[in-house]
Amino acid sequence: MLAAVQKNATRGDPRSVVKAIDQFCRQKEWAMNVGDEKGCILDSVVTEVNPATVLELGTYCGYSTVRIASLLPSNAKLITLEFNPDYAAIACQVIAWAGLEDKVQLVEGASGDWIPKMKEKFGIETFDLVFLDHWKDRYLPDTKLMEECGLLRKGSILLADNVICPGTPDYLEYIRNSPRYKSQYFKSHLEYTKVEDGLEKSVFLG
Ligand SMILES: O=C(NC/C=C/[C@H]1O[C@@H](Sc2ccncc2)[C@H](O)[C@@H]1O)c1cc([N+](=O)[O-])cc(O)c1O
Ligand SMILES: [Mg+2]
Repeated sequence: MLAAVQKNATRGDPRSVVKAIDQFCRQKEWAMNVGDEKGCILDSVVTEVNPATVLELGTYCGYSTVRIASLLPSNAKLITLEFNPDYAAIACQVIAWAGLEDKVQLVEGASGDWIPKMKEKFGIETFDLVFLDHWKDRYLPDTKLMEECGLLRKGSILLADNVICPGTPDYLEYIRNSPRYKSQYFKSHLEYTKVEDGLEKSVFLG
């Protein structure tokens, strides 16, 4: 995938990086990027929220990191957490090829360890937008952890990938029944397939 980006995308042009990855995943080898269809929904939410601070859980190869960072205002900050050092190394190069390294802080480690350190390590008060796309059984515990750490403010947006496939039943049940969130489901398809999947957008009500 990285070779495809370096071969087919233009340095400093995020859209060409996104296009190169989507082409690679459609023509050569499926990969678990959020993809072009759900990616358009992600883009519209990022544009609507126009966030100054963004947290991404699950960088993988940096596809959604590039999509999000390319839409951020100049002073905005995107922190992305990745557990697997091999993925982190690839993502770092993909983000650099897109010319977005100044907007992105890629942190290697587990969300559960880093979420409690966000304030002290990165001077973050609260996140305007959180994109959840990591281990599906971590969505709920990490959401509760963000609440406990005071990282969400009235109006913070959580956007969760794969709420249908592979599915995050405990997270959906919690977020849709909690009086502290207002949720909306964006029906779509699993990246590069015809299988149903979707994004759940939830506003924290404080
Ligand atoms: O499993 C999926 N995603 C898990 C993603 C996990 C990513 O996040 C970290 S884990 C971590 C842990 C803690 N903190 C940070 C990162 C992994 O190293 C990986 O980079 C998935 C699967 C399918 N699918 O069709 O099977 C489709 C998708 O869109 C998916 O996102
Ligand atoms: Mg996903």
